[in-house]
Amino acid sequence: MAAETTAFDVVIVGGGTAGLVVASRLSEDPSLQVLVLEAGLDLPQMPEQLMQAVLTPAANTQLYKTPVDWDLRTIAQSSTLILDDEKANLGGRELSFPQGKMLGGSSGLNGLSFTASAKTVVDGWAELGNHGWEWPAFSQSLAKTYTVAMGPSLVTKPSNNQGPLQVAYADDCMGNWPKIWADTIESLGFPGAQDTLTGQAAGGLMVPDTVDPALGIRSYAANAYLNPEVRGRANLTLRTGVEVKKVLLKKPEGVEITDPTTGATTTVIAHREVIIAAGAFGSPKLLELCGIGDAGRLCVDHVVVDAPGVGVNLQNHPLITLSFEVASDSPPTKDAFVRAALRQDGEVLGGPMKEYMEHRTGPFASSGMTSAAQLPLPGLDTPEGRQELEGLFSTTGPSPSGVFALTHERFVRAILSSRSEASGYYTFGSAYAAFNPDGTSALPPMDASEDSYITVVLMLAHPLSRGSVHVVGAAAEQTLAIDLGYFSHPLDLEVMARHLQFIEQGLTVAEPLAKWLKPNGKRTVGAPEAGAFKDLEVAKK
Ligand SMILES: Cc1cc2nc3c(=O)[nH]c(=O)nc-3n(C[C@H](O)[C@H](O)[C@H](O)COP(=O)(O)OP(=O)(O)OC[C@H]3O[C@@H](n4cnc5c(N)ncnc54)[C@H](O)[C@@H]3O)c2cc1C
Repeated sequence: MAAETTAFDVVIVGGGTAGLVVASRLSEDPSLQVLVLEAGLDLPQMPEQLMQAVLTPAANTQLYKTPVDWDLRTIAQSSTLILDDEKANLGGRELSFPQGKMLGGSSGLNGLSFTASAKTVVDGWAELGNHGWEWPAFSQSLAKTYTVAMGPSLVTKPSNNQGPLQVAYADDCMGNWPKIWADTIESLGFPGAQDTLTGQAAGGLMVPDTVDPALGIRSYAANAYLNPEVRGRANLTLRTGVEVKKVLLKKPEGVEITDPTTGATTTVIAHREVIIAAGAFGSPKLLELCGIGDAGRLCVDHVVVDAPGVGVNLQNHPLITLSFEVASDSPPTKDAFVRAALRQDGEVLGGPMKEYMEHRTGPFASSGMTSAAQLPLPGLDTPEGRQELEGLFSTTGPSPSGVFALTHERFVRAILSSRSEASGYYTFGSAYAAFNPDGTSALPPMDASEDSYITVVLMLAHPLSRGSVHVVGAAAEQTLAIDLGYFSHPLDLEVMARHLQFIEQGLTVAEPLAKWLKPNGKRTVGAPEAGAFKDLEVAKK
């Protein structure tokens, strides 16, 4: 049977965050026929429960390991950094790695935090060779993406922003715990609660969610950039449930798709462009499957374009959580809500659910992460600390090869030695949160005591370590080998350990946070005992 052939001007592979922005903008031109091919499903095609989990802001972590998650996994993370402790360097663990598989991509399952990078970071991107990405141009483009639909007076200054993404500050973003956090950051000498969208430098942040407050639902690429007007365009075609495995590189260019139910093959010709927007893992995978990649890695007769950059320089922010039990007279935390949600306890959840349905407020209506801080490397504020860090900065790792890597390393080192720029990104939440060794979310302690906690999530803002993502194996059994390479640069571990030490030795002993923490209270299950991080070597493990 002859394969069917269809034709469009532009074929976009991947209907995720980037793919749908491009689809929406290109289809403004009625003379262009645009096709989006997405492996996952659109919201109305999902079972009701899954659809509700995508839309309900507090349910984001329930989406992991469901059909809307590619549910990726890294290879064993041993890394090249040699430490004489098997627990260091992730000890050979394989990490679970969620990625969105739906129309909307990862914007449909992410943590909903709407944060913009600091001005210095954006200018750093431009210096890496991305001319036109300097802060003035970036901030203008950023303003076109969102509308602040709800927020406190601190951040909802009148603006002309009419971008499609709806952004809202949670109703409790100025509540007891966010205020304690902001006041604590201020007592440490930084601004307490800056607006995250203004190019801010080091200090505390108020973080909005990508939520449409009128409906109380997640605002993401599939409902913001594909609003009913855009979906109704005659020149825009959306095909879901189609994973593209072959890009046709010889004329006529296009892609080949196979219907998963009938097995029928269709050739889609792209008169103008094929745009690959399949995400950080899906895009290099597809390129390598088509023979575009490092000739030394790909099977020789399969190489179509020798492009050594494909699949290398993979970078991600390693993160760690530390929870602290709070005093019995502290403001209420969200632990009771979190535990009730895990137990599906209708009695406890009834009130918040009623509030959510009637007013679109309460714990169901937000991600729960409203407060953050970006902080410089601890120690820079004292002469002794600076002296110690000078020695640290001479730490070298794998030699950066090429202009890009050299410029990037110079940029990261400049950030690390600056007292006004941040190397650690801290998120604060008033509930227990932790990870299992394989990177999946850990359950809070569900013992009879039902203690209450706050959690600080620490993320390395500017890792130097680099990993890779490559297709491996023979044709019939090809898999994706994801190596995040966390801590393969020794400076990353030093920086992360110092920030972790600061959480225990600086942040949580500063007022007013310190007074609300239970003396000798419980901490994250399995964490070293209180005071142990005084020893940096403990923090490194
Ligand atoms: C768990 C998690 C939490 C996050 N939290 C936040 C947060 O709170 N704030 C924030 O700003 N960012 C967050 N992010 C990051 C942010 O969501 C991503 O950076 C962004 O969505 C990436 O956009 P993208 O277009 O590159 O990829 P994606 O949005 O992932 O889109 C790629 C799309 O391509 C599709 N695809 C892949 N391969 C194929 C193929 N062969 N054929 C057809 N379709 C294909 C996928 O199904 C997917 O829909 C988070 C990410 C994750 C995974």
